[in-house]
Amino acid sequence: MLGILFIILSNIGGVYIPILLRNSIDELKNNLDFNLVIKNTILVVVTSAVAGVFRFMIRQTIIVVSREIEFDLRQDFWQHIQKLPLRFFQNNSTGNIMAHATSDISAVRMFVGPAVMYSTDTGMRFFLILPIMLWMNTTLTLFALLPLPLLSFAVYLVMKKIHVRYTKIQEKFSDLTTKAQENFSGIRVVKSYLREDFEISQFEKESNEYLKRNMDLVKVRSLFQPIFYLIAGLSSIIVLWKGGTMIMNNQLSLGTMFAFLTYLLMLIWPMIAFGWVANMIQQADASMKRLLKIFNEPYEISDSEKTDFNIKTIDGEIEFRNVKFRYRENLPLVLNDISLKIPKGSTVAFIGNTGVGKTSLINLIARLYDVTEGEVLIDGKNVKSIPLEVVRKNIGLVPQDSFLFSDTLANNLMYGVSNPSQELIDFVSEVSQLKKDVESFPNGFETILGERGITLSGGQKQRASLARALAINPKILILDDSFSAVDTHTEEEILKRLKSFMKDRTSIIISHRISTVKDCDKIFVLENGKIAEEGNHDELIELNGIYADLHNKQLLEEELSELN
Ligand SMILES: Nc1ncnc2c1ncn2[C@@H]1O[C@H](COP(=O)(O)OP(=O)(O)OP(=O)(O)O)[C@@H](O)[C@H]1O
Repeated sequence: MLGILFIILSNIGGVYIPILLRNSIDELKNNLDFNLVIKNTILVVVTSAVAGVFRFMIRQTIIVVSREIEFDLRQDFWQHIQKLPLRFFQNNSTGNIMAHATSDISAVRMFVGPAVMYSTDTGMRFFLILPIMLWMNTTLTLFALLPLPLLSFAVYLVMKKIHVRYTKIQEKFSDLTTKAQENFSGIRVVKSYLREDFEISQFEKESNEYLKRNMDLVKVRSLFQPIFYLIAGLSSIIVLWKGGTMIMNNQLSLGTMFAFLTYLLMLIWPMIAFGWVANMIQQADASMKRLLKIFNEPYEISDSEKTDFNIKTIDGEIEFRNVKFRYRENLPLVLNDISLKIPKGSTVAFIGNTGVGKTSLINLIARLYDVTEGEVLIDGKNVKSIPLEVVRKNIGLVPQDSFLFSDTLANNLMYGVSNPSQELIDFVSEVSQLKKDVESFPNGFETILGERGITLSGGQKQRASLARALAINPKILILDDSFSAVDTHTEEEILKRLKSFMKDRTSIIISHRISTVKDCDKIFVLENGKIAEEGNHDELIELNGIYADLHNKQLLEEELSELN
């Protein structure tokens, strides 16, 4: 509001200057007095200075606010993104999300800042200049404004074209960022398969298309300025011709003609800005629509009216009741009628062929996904009725592909902990058998991992990931094939230590190795989305089914490797 007030004030000053010039010229024509020259010069300078100060204030208000709005929008976007379900990230590429977070937010900022500023300025100038011109000479004003309808039509046509082309550019920009991001993540595959040249040509293809789409926009955009200058030029010619004739016929003073031409000059920039602003509005509109699509994405998995906020913690008993689950409506069921019970404090395992649904099953406990049918219960209560924060705070999930941030090892281990301590770091790295490795790191626990530091081996990553889960002191620990990159000896050591740590807590282990799961209280064998066998190791061997078969195969493999 202040900015708009400053626009009005600065325009009042600016618009007054040609009136001063007109008066000076007309006065000086009749009476060439030096004092009059000085007086008018001072008046023009002072008016310009005042208008200039207000112009400075306009930027200090409107542009500053637009930056603050941009900040808010970016924060809102980030907060929203953080709460979106896993499903969203699996259906949208990182590049696409990045494009929204950068260029779309900038385009919206251009609207709330420069576009608001220039459109108000332009409107205000027209609003002030037009009555003055009409008051000075109605006929000449009407002649000067004759080309205006042409202008509106041209703007309308060009704006429509810009909108379509800009949307296409943004879409391609998303593709381009996705391509780059995927390439960086998969650089090891690219290099080992010697696909650099292929990747270069693929990127060139995308990049060329992006260039082409930009060129299409440039073509339309470059039409803008010539059109505006042409129309402005037309107006000036009309004023010169008509005004000149009127002066010759003594119907107009030289000062008024001069003021008219100055006003026309003052209107040229707003007219150009008008086109520019129209352009910005179109781009912001396209960008805001893209952003709104993300803002309207539902949280899906969040607390609801069913949530009982009196629940502050969990004990760790888990039950699946007739659970069916599919990833999307048109996809087949991954889990089909699963019913099972995991008593508090027990250690159970899930085993089965790859792709059988083990990860999908455990993801339902921490509500990374919600069931399609049936219910998952913790302590006898539907998991949906327990506050999401309580559920996740008490579940230590060690995912299949361990991920560590580019930060110190200590910060990575303490990621889920609100008050970290060296004792805790020592303790969890002892249990997860990471301590020995840390001794060889350049700065111990303060060693930076990732981009700016060292890269851990697969097994070290898995153990760091386990230590991070243990640090939150979970009631339920879920290990999703977490020892696949750890040798069997270290694995045994970890399991031994975990046993005392996990006393009274519930542990769920997913593994392909019989040696990992054989000591569990209960083992569930999954097949075709159902539980095919369940029992402890001895019972399952006795059953002589899938588990026993797997056991025999792995025994045979072991014997063969010993022979070798
Ligand atoms: N986000 C997803 N969207 C669609 N389908 C998925 C998704 N994640 C997994 N699937 C499919 O669900 C099935 C079960 O996958 P899941 O990861 O649960 O298997 P798994 O038993 O843990 O396998 P593995 O032992 O190889 O880790 C697979 O057929 C897989 O293709």
